[in-house]
Amino acid sequence: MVYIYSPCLNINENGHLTISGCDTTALAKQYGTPIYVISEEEVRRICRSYTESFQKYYNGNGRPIYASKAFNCKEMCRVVTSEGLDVEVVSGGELYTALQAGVSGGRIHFQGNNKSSKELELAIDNDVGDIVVDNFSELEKLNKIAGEKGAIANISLRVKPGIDAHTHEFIRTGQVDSKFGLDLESGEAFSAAKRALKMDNVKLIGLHCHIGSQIMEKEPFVHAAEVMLGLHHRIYKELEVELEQLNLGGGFGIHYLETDDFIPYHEYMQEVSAKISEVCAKYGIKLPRIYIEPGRSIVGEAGITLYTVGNIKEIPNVRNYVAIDGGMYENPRYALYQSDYTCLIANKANRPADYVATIAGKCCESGDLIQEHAHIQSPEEGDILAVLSTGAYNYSMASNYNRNPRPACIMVSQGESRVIIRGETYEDLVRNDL
Ligand SMILES: Cc1ncc(COP(=O)(O)O)c(C=O)c1O
Ligand SMILES: N[C@@H](CCCC[NH3+])C(=O)O
Repeated sequence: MVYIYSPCLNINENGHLTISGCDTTALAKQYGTPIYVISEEEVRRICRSYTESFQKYYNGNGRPIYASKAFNCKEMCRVVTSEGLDVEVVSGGELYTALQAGVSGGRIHFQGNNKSSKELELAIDNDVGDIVVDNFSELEKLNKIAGEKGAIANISLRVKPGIDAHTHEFIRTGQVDSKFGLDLESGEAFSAAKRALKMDNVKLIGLHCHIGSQIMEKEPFVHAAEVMLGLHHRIYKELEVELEQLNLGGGFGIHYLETDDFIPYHEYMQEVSAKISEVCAKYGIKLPRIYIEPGRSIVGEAGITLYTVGNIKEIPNVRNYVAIDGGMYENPRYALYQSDYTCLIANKANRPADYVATIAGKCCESGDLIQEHAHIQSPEEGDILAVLSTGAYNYSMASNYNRNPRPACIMVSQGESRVIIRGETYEDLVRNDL
Protein backbone atom coordinates (compact mmCIF):
# COMPACT_ATOMS: atom_id res chain seq x y z
CA MET A 1 0.00 0.00 0.00
CA VAL A 2 1.10 3.56 -0.59
CA TYR A 3 2.06 5.46 2.55
CA ILE A 4 -0.41 8.29 3.19
CA TYR A 5 1.44 10.78 5.36
CA SER A 6 -0.81 13.85 5.58
CA PRO A 7 -3.38 13.89 8.41
CA CYS A 8 -6.01 15.23 5.98
CA LEU A 9 -5.83 12.05 3.88
CA ASN A 10 -7.43 8.71 4.56
CA ILE A 11 -8.77 5.60 2.85
CA ASN A 12 -12.48 4.87 3.18
CA GLU A 13 -14.41 1.59 3.34
CA ASN A 14 -14.54 1.46 -0.48
CA GLY A 15 -10.77 1.61 -0.63
CA HIS A 16 -10.91 5.15 -2.03
CA LEU A 17 -8.57 7.95 -1.06
CA THR A 18 -10.30 10.71 0.91
CA ILE A 19 -9.23 14.25 1.70
CA SER A 20 -10.86 16.10 4.59
CA GLY A 21 -13.66 13.54 4.53
CA CYS A 22 -14.36 13.90 0.78
CA ASP A 23 -14.04 10.84 -1.45
CA THR A 24 -11.56 11.82 -4.17
CA THR A 25 -13.34 9.75 -6.83
CA ALA A 26 -16.55 11.66 -6.09
CA LEU A 27 -14.65 14.97 -6.35
CA ALA A 28 -13.22 13.88 -9.70
CA LYS A 29 -16.71 13.00 -10.91
CA GLN A 30 -18.31 16.22 -9.65
CA TYR A 31 -15.67 18.67 -10.85
CA GLY A 32 -13.90 16.75 -13.64
CA THR A 33 -10.15 16.23 -13.90
CA PRO A 34 -7.50 17.42 -13.62
CA ILE A 35 -8.25 19.33 -10.41
CA TYR A 36 -6.25 20.67 -7.53
CA VAL A 37 -7.78 19.93 -4.14
CA ILE A 38 -6.72 21.76 -0.96
CA SER A 39 -7.74 20.82 2.57
CA GLU A 40 -8.80 23.92 4.46
CA GLU A 41 -8.56 22.12 7.80
CA GLU A 42 -4.98 21.11 7.16
CA VAL A 43 -3.97 24.64 6.14
CA ARG A 44 -5.65 26.02 9.27
CA ARG A 45 -4.08 23.37 11.50
CA ILE A 46 -0.59 24.25 10.28
CA CYS A 47 -1.21 28.01 10.52
CA ARG A 48 -2.29 27.49 14.13
CA SER A 49 0.72 25.41 14.98
CA TYR A 50 2.92 28.22 13.66
CA THR A 51 1.08 30.91 15.63
CA GLU A 52 1.18 28.74 18.77
CA SER A 53 4.93 28.33 18.32
CA PHE A 54 5.30 32.11 18.16
CA GLN A 55 3.35 32.39 21.36
CA LYS A 56 5.45 29.72 23.02
CA TYR A 57 8.91 30.69 21.85
CA TYR A 58 8.66 34.46 21.35
CA ASN A 59 5.83 35.40 23.73
CA GLY A 60 3.91 36.57 20.71
CA ASN A 61 6.65 39.09 19.80
CA GLY A 62 6.42 38.36 16.11
CA ARG A 63 4.30 36.48 13.65
CA PRO A 64 4.40 33.95 10.84
CA ILE A 65 3.90 35.31 7.35
CA TYR A 66 2.42 33.12 4.63
CA ALA A 67 4.66 33.19 1.54
CA SER A 68 1.84 33.34 -0.95
CA LYS A 69 4.02 32.42 -3.95
CA ALA A 70 3.41 28.83 -2.84
CA PHE A 71 -0.29 29.17 -3.63
CA ASN A 72 -1.84 32.56 -4.11
CA CYS A 73 -5.53 33.18 -4.61
CA LYS A 74 -8.11 35.29 -2.79
CA GLU A 75 -9.55 32.48 -0.66
CA MET A 76 -6.12 31.30 0.47
CA CYS A 77 -5.27 34.88 1.52
CA ARG A 78 -8.53 35.00 3.48
CA VAL A 79 -7.92 31.67 5.19
CA VAL A 80 -4.37 32.41 6.34
CA THR A 81 -5.11 35.95 7.51
CA SER A 82 -8.14 34.73 9.45
CA GLU A 83 -5.63 32.52 11.31
CA GLY A 84 -3.57 35.59 12.20
CA LEU A 85 -0.79 35.29 9.61
CA ASP A 86 0.55 38.15 7.51
CA VAL A 87 0.97 37.69 3.75
CA GLU A 88 4.15 37.89 1.73
CA VAL A 89 3.86 38.79 -1.95
CA VAL A 90 6.49 38.88 -4.64
CA SER A 91 4.82 40.65 -7.56
CA GLY A 92 2.22 43.25 -8.35
CA GLY A 93 -0.16 40.41 -9.22
CA GLU A 94 0.20 38.68 -5.86
CA LEU A 95 -0.09 42.05 -4.12
CA TYR A 96 -3.24 42.89 -6.05
CA THR A 97 -4.75 39.49 -5.20
CA ALA A 98 -4.06 39.93 -1.49
CA LEU A 99 -5.59 43.43 -1.54
CA GLN A 100 -8.63 42.15 -3.44
CA ALA A 101 -9.02 39.47 -0.77
CA GLY A 102 -9.31 42.25 1.79
CA VAL A 103 -5.85 41.93 3.34
CA SER A 104 -4.84 45.33 4.68
CA GLY A 105 -1.60 46.81 3.33
CA GLY A 106 -0.13 46.87 6.82
CA ARG A 107 -0.21 43.06 6.92
CA ILE A 108 1.61 42.65 3.61
CA HIS A 109 5.36 42.11 3.11
CA PHE A 110 6.50 42.85 -0.43
CA GLN A 111 9.50 40.87 -1.73
CA GLY A 112 11.09 40.74 -5.15
CA ASN A 113 14.55 41.16 -6.65
CA ASN A 114 13.49 43.52 -9.45
CA LYS A 115 10.30 45.34 -8.55
CA SER A 116 9.07 47.76 -11.17
CA SER A 117 8.13 51.37 -10.47
CA LYS A 118 4.51 50.39 -11.10
CA GLU A 119 4.71 47.66 -8.46
CA LEU A 120 6.36 49.99 -5.95
CA GLU A 121 3.68 52.60 -6.59
CA LEU A 122 0.94 50.03 -5.99
CA ALA A 123 2.64 49.13 -2.70
CA ILE A 124 2.94 52.74 -1.56
CA ASP A 125 -0.60 53.63 -2.62
CA ASN A 126 -1.87 50.77 -0.46
CA ASP A 127 0.35 51.46 2.57
CA VAL A 128 2.16 48.14 2.37
CA GLY A 129 3.67 47.65 5.83
CA ASP A 130 7.03 46.24 4.79
CA ILE A 131 8.69 46.64 1.39
CA VAL A 132 11.70 44.32 1.39
CA VAL A 133 14.33 46.16 -0.63
CA ASP A 134 16.65 43.93 -2.61
CA ASN A 135 19.34 46.28 -3.95
CA PHE A 136 20.66 49.86 -4.05
CA SER A 137 18.91 50.76 -7.25
CA GLU A 138 15.55 49.78 -5.76
CA LEU A 139 16.34 51.73 -2.60
CA GLU A 140 16.93 54.93 -4.57
CA LYS A 141 13.90 54.32 -6.79
CA LEU A 142 11.62 53.69 -3.84
CA ASN A 143 12.81 56.76 -1.93
CA LYS A 144 12.10 58.87 -5.02
CA ILE A 145 8.64 57.39 -5.66
CA ALA A 146 7.65 57.70 -2.00
CA GLY A 147 8.90 61.30 -2.01
CA GLU A 148 6.79 62.15 -5.06
CA LYS A 149 3.76 60.75 -3.29
CA GLY A 150 4.54 62.51 -0.01
CA ALA A 151 4.83 59.12 1.71
CA ILE A 152 7.32 57.39 3.96
CA ALA A 153 7.71 53.73 3.05
CA ASN A 154 8.53 51.17 5.73
CA ILE A 155 11.34 49.01 4.44
CA SER A 156 13.47 46.01 5.34
CA LEU A 157 16.66 44.97 3.59
CA ARG A 158 17.00 41.59 1.92
CA VAL A 159 20.36 40.25 2.98
CA LYS A 160 22.38 37.34 1.56
CA PRO A 161 23.80 35.84 4.72
CA GLY A 162 26.32 33.69 2.80
CA ILE A 163 24.79 30.40 3.88
CA ASP A 164 24.79 27.50 1.49
CA ALA A 165 21.78 25.36 2.38
CA HIS A 166 21.66 21.81 1.07
CA THR A 167 18.81 21.78 -1.37
CA HIS A 168 18.33 21.81 -5.14
CA GLU A 169 20.60 24.47 -6.66
CA PHE A 170 17.65 26.21 -8.34
CA ILE A 171 15.94 26.85 -4.99
CA ARG A 172 18.97 27.89 -2.91
CA THR A 173 19.03 31.61 -2.24
CA GLY A 174 21.24 32.50 0.73
CA GLN A 175 24.68 31.93 -0.81
CA VAL A 176 26.98 34.68 -2.13
CA ASP A 177 26.32 33.70 -5.76
CA SER A 178 22.62 34.54 -5.73
CA LYS A 179 20.53 37.08 -7.61
CA PHE A 180 18.65 37.88 -4.39
CA GLY A 181 19.60 40.52 -1.89
CA LEU A 182 22.52 42.51 -0.56
CA ASP A 183 25.76 40.81 0.34
CA LEU A 184 26.61 40.64 4.01
CA GLU A 185 30.27 39.72 3.94
CA SER A 186 31.46 42.49 1.62
CA GLY A 187 29.65 45.12 3.70
CA GLU A 188 27.09 45.84 0.97
CA ALA A 189 24.15 45.20 3.29
CA PHE A 190 25.57 47.45 6.00
CA SER A 191 26.18 50.23 3.45
CA ALA A 192 22.58 49.91 2.26
CA ALA A 193 21.38 50.29 5.86
CA LYS A 194 23.54 53.38 6.27
CA ARG A 195 22.19 54.86 3.05
CA ALA A 196 18.57 54.03 3.93
CA LEU A 197 18.88 55.67 7.34
CA LYS A 198 19.85 58.94 5.64
CA MET A 199 16.84 58.94 3.33
CA ASP A 200 13.78 61.11 3.92
CA ASN A 201 11.12 58.92 2.38
CA VAL A 202 11.92 55.45 3.64
CA LYS A 203 11.98 54.16 7.19
CA LEU A 204 14.27 51.21 7.78
CA ILE A 205 12.45 48.85 10.13
CA GLY A 206 14.29 45.58 9.74
CA LEU A 207 16.40 42.97 8.04
CA HIS A 208 15.36 39.93 6.06
CA CYS A 209 16.97 36.76 4.79
CA HIS A 210 15.76 33.59 3.12
CA ILE A 211 18.26 30.81 2.58
CA GLY A 212 16.33 28.49 0.26
CA SER A 213 13.44 26.09 0.04
CA GLN A 214 12.69 22.45 0.97
CA ILE A 215 15.50 22.47 3.52
CA MET A 216 15.58 19.37 5.71
CA GLU A 217 18.04 20.37 8.44
CA LYS A 218 17.81 23.01 11.13
CA GLU A 219 21.48 24.05 11.35
CA PRO A 220 21.40 26.47 8.39
CA PHE A 221 18.41 28.28 9.94
CA VAL A 222 20.12 28.56 13.31
CA HIS A 223 23.28 29.80 11.61
CA ALA A 224 21.31 32.34 9.54
CA ALA A 225 19.66 33.75 12.69
CA GLU A 226 23.05 34.21 14.32
CA VAL A 227 24.60 35.85 11.28
CA MET A 228 21.64 38.20 10.79
CA LEU A 229 21.71 39.28 14.43
CA GLY A 230 25.39 40.09 13.91
CA LEU A 231 24.38 42.63 11.26
CA HIS A 232 21.49 43.89 13.39
CA HIS A 233 23.98 44.47 16.21
CA ARG A 234 26.51 46.20 13.95
CA ILE A 235 23.81 48.63 12.80
CA TYR A 236 22.93 49.31 16.44
CA LYS A 237 26.55 49.82 17.48
CA GLU A 238 27.82 51.84 14.54
CA LEU A 239 24.70 53.63 13.33
CA GLU A 240 22.93 53.81 16.70
CA VAL A 241 19.66 52.46 15.40
CA GLU A 242 17.93 49.50 16.95
CA LEU A 243 15.91 47.93 14.14
CA GLU A 244 12.41 46.78 15.08
CA GLN A 245 12.20 43.49 13.25
CA LEU A 246 14.04 40.51 11.83
CA ASN A 247 12.52 38.25 9.18
CA LEU A 248 14.27 34.90 8.85
CA GLY A 249 12.38 33.71 5.75
CA GLY A 250 10.84 30.35 5.02
CA GLY A 251 12.13 27.17 3.45
CA PHE A 252 11.07 24.37 5.81
CA GLY A 253 10.93 20.96 4.17
CA ILE A 254 7.84 18.77 3.80
CA HIS A 255 7.02 15.20 2.81
CA TYR A 256 6.95 14.32 -0.82
CA LEU A 257 7.92 10.69 -0.16
CA GLU A 258 7.53 8.45 2.85
CA THR A 259 11.31 8.45 3.21
CA ASP A 260 11.70 12.25 3.35
CA ASP A 261 13.39 12.99 6.60
CA PHE A 262 12.98 16.61 7.60
CA ILE A 263 12.91 18.38 10.93
CA PRO A 264 9.38 19.30 12.09
CA TYR A 265 9.01 23.07 12.10
CA HIS A 266 8.40 23.41 15.84
CA GLU A 267 11.93 22.05 16.26
CA TYR A 268 13.28 24.78 14.00
CA MET A 269 11.31 27.30 16.00
CA GLN A 270 12.67 26.01 19.29
CA GLU A 271 16.32 26.01 18.23
CA VAL A 272 16.20 29.28 16.33
CA SER A 273 14.45 31.09 19.18
CA ALA A 274 17.01 29.73 21.67
CA LYS A 275 19.84 31.00 19.45
CA ILE A 276 18.16 34.40 19.10
CA SER A 277 17.82 34.78 22.88
CA GLU A 278 21.41 33.67 23.39
CA VAL A 279 22.82 36.09 20.81
CA CYS A 280 20.69 39.03 21.96
CA ALA A 281 21.85 38.42 25.56
CA LYS A 282 25.47 38.24 24.37
CA TYR A 283 25.19 41.59 22.56
CA GLY A 284 22.99 43.13 25.25
CA ILE A 285 20.31 44.08 22.72
CA LYS A 286 16.52 43.92 22.80
CA LEU A 287 14.88 40.99 21.05
CA PRO A 288 13.64 42.31 17.69
CA ARG A 289 10.15 41.35 16.52
CA ILE A 290 10.65 38.04 14.74
CA TYR A 291 8.99 36.94 11.51
CA ILE A 292 9.30 33.78 9.47
CA GLU A 293 7.91 33.33 6.00
CA PRO A 294 6.88 29.74 5.23
CA GLY A 295 4.98 28.86 2.08
CA ARG A 296 5.46 25.21 1.16
CA SER A 297 5.08 23.90 4.73
CA ILE A 298 1.70 25.64 5.10
CA VAL A 299 -0.01 24.42 1.98
CA GLY A 300 2.18 21.73 0.38
CA GLU A 301 0.90 18.61 2.11
CA ALA A 302 -2.62 20.04 2.31
CA GLY A 303 -3.00 19.76 -1.47
CA ILE A 304 -3.35 16.91 -3.94
CA THR A 305 -4.01 16.77 -7.67
CA LEU A 306 -6.49 14.37 -9.24
CA TYR A 307 -6.21 13.10 -12.80
CA THR A 308 -7.92 10.54 -15.00
CA VAL A 309 -5.67 7.81 -16.36
CA GLY A 310 -5.67 7.69 -20.16
CA ASN A 311 -3.64 5.34 -22.31
CA ILE A 312 -1.05 2.99 -20.84
CA LYS A 313 2.01 2.13 -22.96
CA GLU A 314 3.99 -0.80 -21.64
CA ILE A 315 7.30 -0.87 -23.53
CA PRO A 316 8.93 -4.26 -22.77
CA ASN A 317 12.25 -3.99 -20.93
CA VAL A 318 12.01 -0.19 -21.06
CA ARG A 319 9.20 1.30 -18.96
CA ASN A 320 5.45 1.66 -18.50
CA TYR A 321 4.04 5.02 -19.47
CA VAL A 322 0.78 5.89 -17.72
CA ALA A 323 -0.67 8.97 -19.41
CA ILE A 324 -2.81 11.42 -17.47
CA ASP A 325 -4.99 14.34 -18.52
CA GLY A 326 -2.65 16.95 -16.97
CA GLY A 327 1.07 17.47 -17.23
CA MET A 328 3.88 19.98 -16.95
CA TYR A 329 1.50 22.86 -17.70
CA GLU A 330 -0.22 22.36 -14.33
CA ASN A 331 2.76 20.84 -12.47
CA PRO A 332 6.15 21.73 -13.94
CA ARG A 333 8.17 20.64 -10.89
CA TYR A 334 9.41 17.29 -12.20
CA ALA A 335 10.46 18.86 -15.47
CA LEU A 336 12.24 21.64 -13.56
CA TYR A 337 13.76 19.89 -10.56
CA GLN A 338 13.11 16.14 -11.00
CA SER A 339 11.11 16.55 -7.83
CA ASP A 340 9.77 13.49 -6.06
CA TYR A 341 6.08 12.79 -5.57
CA THR A 342 3.97 10.02 -4.08
CA CYS A 343 1.36 8.86 -6.60
CA LEU A 344 -1.49 6.39 -6.19
CA ILE A 345 -4.61 5.15 -7.87
CA ALA A 346 -7.24 6.87 -5.74
CA ASN A 347 -9.99 4.33 -6.48
CA LYS A 348 -7.70 1.40 -5.54
CA ALA A 349 -5.89 3.03 -2.65
CA ASN A 350 -5.99 -0.05 -0.41
CA ARG A 351 -4.40 -2.36 -2.98
CA PRO A 352 -0.70 -3.16 -3.23
CA ALA A 353 1.36 -0.58 -5.08
CA ASP A 354 3.36 -3.05 -7.12
CA TYR A 355 3.25 -1.49 -10.59
CA VAL A 356 6.17 0.72 -11.59
CA ALA A 357 5.04 3.62 -13.76
CA THR A 358 6.29 6.71 -15.48
CA ILE A 359 3.46 9.20 -15.13
CA ALA A 360 3.37 11.17 -18.37
CA GLY A 361 1.48 14.36 -19.13
CA LYS A 362 -0.27 15.36 -22.34
CA CYS A 363 2.08 18.15 -23.44
CA CYS A 364 4.05 17.96 -26.64
CA GLU A 365 7.35 17.43 -24.86
CA SER A 366 9.20 14.20 -23.95
CA GLY A 367 10.23 15.70 -20.61
CA ASP A 368 6.58 16.24 -19.72
CA LEU A 369 6.58 13.79 -16.84
CA ILE A 370 5.07 14.06 -13.38
CA GLN A 371 7.12 11.20 -11.95
CA GLU A 372 9.35 8.29 -12.96
CA HIS A 373 9.69 4.99 -11.07
CA ALA A 374 6.41 5.65 -9.24
CA HIS A 375 5.05 2.62 -7.39
CA ILE A 376 1.31 2.66 -7.93
CA GLN A 377 -1.57 0.18 -7.93
CA SER A 378 -2.09 -1.63 -11.21
CA PRO A 379 -3.70 1.06 -13.42
CA GLU A 380 -6.49 0.89 -15.99
CA GLU A 381 -7.79 3.55 -18.32
CA GLY A 382 -10.41 5.63 -16.49
CA ASP A 383 -8.85 5.21 -13.03
CA ILE A 384 -8.28 8.32 -10.90
CA LEU A 385 -4.64 9.02 -10.21
CA ALA A 386 -3.80 11.15 -7.17
CA VAL A 387 -0.50 12.96 -6.74
CA LEU A 388 0.16 14.00 -3.14
CA SER A 389 1.78 17.16 -1.73
CA THR A 390 0.89 19.36 -4.67
CA GLY A 391 -0.55 22.25 -2.62
CA ALA A 392 2.58 24.38 -3.01
CA TYR A 393 4.20 25.54 -6.24
CA ASN A 394 1.84 23.65 -8.52
CA TYR A 395 -1.11 25.92 -9.28
CA SER A 396 1.16 28.91 -8.69
CA MET A 397 3.64 27.69 -11.33
CA ALA A 398 1.05 26.50 -13.85
CA SER A 399 0.99 27.82 -17.40
CA ASN A 400 -1.13 27.48 -20.51
CA TYR A 401 1.54 25.53 -22.41
CA ASN A 402 0.00 23.93 -25.49
CA ARG A 403 -3.00 26.12 -24.71
CA ASN A 404 -4.17 23.85 -21.97
CA PRO A 405 -6.63 25.59 -19.64
CA ARG A 406 -5.44 25.72 -16.02
CA PRO A 407 -7.46 23.36 -13.81
CA ALA A 408 -9.92 24.42 -11.13
CA CYS A 409 -8.97 24.47 -7.50
CA ILE A 410 -11.35 22.98 -4.95
CA MET A 411 -11.18 23.60 -1.21
CA VAL A 412 -12.45 20.83 1.05
CA SER A 413 -13.36 20.84 4.70
CA GLN A 414 -15.24 18.33 6.86
CA GLY A 415 -16.69 16.41 3.96
CA GLU A 416 -17.78 19.56 2.05
CA SER A 417 -16.20 20.98 -1.09
CA ARG A 418 -16.29 24.32 -2.89
CA VAL A 419 -14.60 25.86 -5.91
CA ILE A 420 -12.10 28.54 -4.92
CA ILE A 421 -10.56 29.05 -8.36
CA ARG A 422 -12.66 28.29 -11.42
CA GLY A 423 -11.02 26.14 -14.08
CA GLU A 424 -10.13 28.04 -17.23
CA THR A 425 -12.20 27.51 -20.35
CA TYR A 426 -11.20 27.64 -24.00
CA GLU A 427 -12.87 31.07 -24.15
CA ASP A 428 -10.54 32.21 -21.35
CA LEU A 429 -7.61 31.15 -23.50
CA VAL A 430 -8.54 33.44 -26.38
CA ARG A 431 -9.88 36.30 -24.24
CA ASN A 432 -6.87 38.53 -24.80
CA ASP A 433 -6.13 37.48 -28.37
CA LEU A 434 -6.76 40.19 -31.01
C1 LIG B 1 11.78 35.45 0.05
C2 LIG B 1 11.09 34.17 0.25
N1 LIG B 1 10.35 33.98 1.35
C3 LIG B 1 9.69 32.84 1.56
C4 LIG B 1 9.73 31.80 0.66
C5 LIG B 1 8.94 30.58 0.97
O1 LIG B 1 9.71 29.45 1.01
P1 LIG B 1 9.07 28.05 1.33
O2 LIG B 1 7.89 27.88 0.45
O3 LIG B 1 10.15 27.11 0.99
O4 LIG B 1 8.71 28.04 2.77
C6 LIG B 1 10.49 31.94 -0.51
C7 LIG B 1 10.63 30.83 -1.46
O5 LIG B 1 11.61 30.09 -1.43
C8 LIG B 1 11.18 33.15 -0.72
O6 LIG B 1 11.90 33.35 -1.82
N1 LIG C 1 9.08 26.82 -6.86
C1 LIG C 1 10.04 26.06 -6.14
C2 LIG C 1 10.61 26.72 -4.96
C3 LIG C 1 10.95 28.15 -5.10
C4 LIG C 1 10.54 28.81 -3.87
C5 LIG C 1 10.33 30.27 -4.00
N2 LIG C 1 11.51 31.06 -3.75
C6 LIG C 1 9.54 24.65 -5.88
O1 LIG C 1 8.59 24.26 -6.43
O2 LIG C 1 10.09 23.90 -5.17
